[in-house]
Amino acid sequence: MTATALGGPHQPVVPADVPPAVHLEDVTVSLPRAGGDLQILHGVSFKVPAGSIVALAGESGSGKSTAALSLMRLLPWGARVGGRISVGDRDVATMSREELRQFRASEARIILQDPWSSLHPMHTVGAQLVESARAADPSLSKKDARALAVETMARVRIPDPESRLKSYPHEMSGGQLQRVLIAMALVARPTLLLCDEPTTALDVSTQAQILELLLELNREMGLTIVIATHDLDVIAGLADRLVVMYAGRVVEEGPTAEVMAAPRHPYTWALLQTAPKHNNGERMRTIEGRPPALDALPPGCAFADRCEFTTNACRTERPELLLVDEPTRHRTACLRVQAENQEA
Ligand SMILES: Nc1ncnc2c1ncn2[C@@H]1O[C@H](COP(=O)(O)OP(=O)(O)OP(=O)(O)O)[C@@H](O)[C@H]1O
Repeated sequence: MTATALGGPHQPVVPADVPPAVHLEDVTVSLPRAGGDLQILHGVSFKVPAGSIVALAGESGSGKSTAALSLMRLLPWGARVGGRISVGDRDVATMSREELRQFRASEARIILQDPWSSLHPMHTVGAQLVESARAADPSLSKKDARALAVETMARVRIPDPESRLKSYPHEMSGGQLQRVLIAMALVARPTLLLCDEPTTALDVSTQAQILELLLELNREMGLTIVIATHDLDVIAGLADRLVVMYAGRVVEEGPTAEVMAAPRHPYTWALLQTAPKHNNGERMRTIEGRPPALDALPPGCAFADRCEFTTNACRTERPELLLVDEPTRHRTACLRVQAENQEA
């Protein structure tokens, strides 16, 4: 384990005012369906400071994968996207097909939950690494791409990389395959790595090793990482900033250590109660009730029905995501917290 041991105390190393590598501004996503579009994201805004790790967290269905995938325009066919999504100084919405292909091949890469289905079963790992490197940089010779593949396999700590290049995916374990996928992303020399539930399919000790590797790549190579996960224990030792989503909206956002130590939104507090490590291994509690259906969101706060602090205003007035702490840019969307802040 590194000095910032996963699960241990974690100090953000990237201040909130670093220029963003990724910026979502009032992003909406709707999917077509019979009887009218279904709106999945409602005005999602957050920044990912360059060189930081930002985690998107929330229960299943909160919209974290949709928000992450929207960064690469990897949404289901027919999806309508509003607002603005920038990666670096580029507007993702206006990229041509060719620009988007190149962007996905090199600048921004993605790691998905299930490593088995992300690799071609009939091609060797080496062939897939070489192809990934040359898709990002067509001027690279096969020999140089192979050398880069060996170097990168060693970088992600796959033992005996030369001979492992000849392996087929079914000859490797889930943890090794996830390392291969990370290597496939790295040979493209990306600036942004998106991870959608990257450890959910792995056993606990392999999970920790993959998270440690991601942390190392971020700290040593300055790779910007966005990770979507339902598991707050995964985030604790890893992410600089945490974006908590509920029913397609951001309800709280701020430095991970601060949000976890002193959550301001009742939903974040409840979500933290479900994380075993955060609660010193105590039996996991679930949040009572269910999130509202996306096609029947209430007019006020979407968490009102499950919140013990709900007032009449919460049922009629939709809380905006407002700053509760200026220096750390900690924001929350809760009327009660905002009222308390005004009184203070
Ligand atoms: N292709 C689709 N067609 C219809 N509904 C979809 C589609 N993709 C996502 N949704 C709906 O959008 C909502 C948000 O999904 P999303 O996958 O972004 O959430 P999530 O927080 O990542 O949850 P999970 O961890 O379960 O993936 C869910 O209610 C989901 O059912």
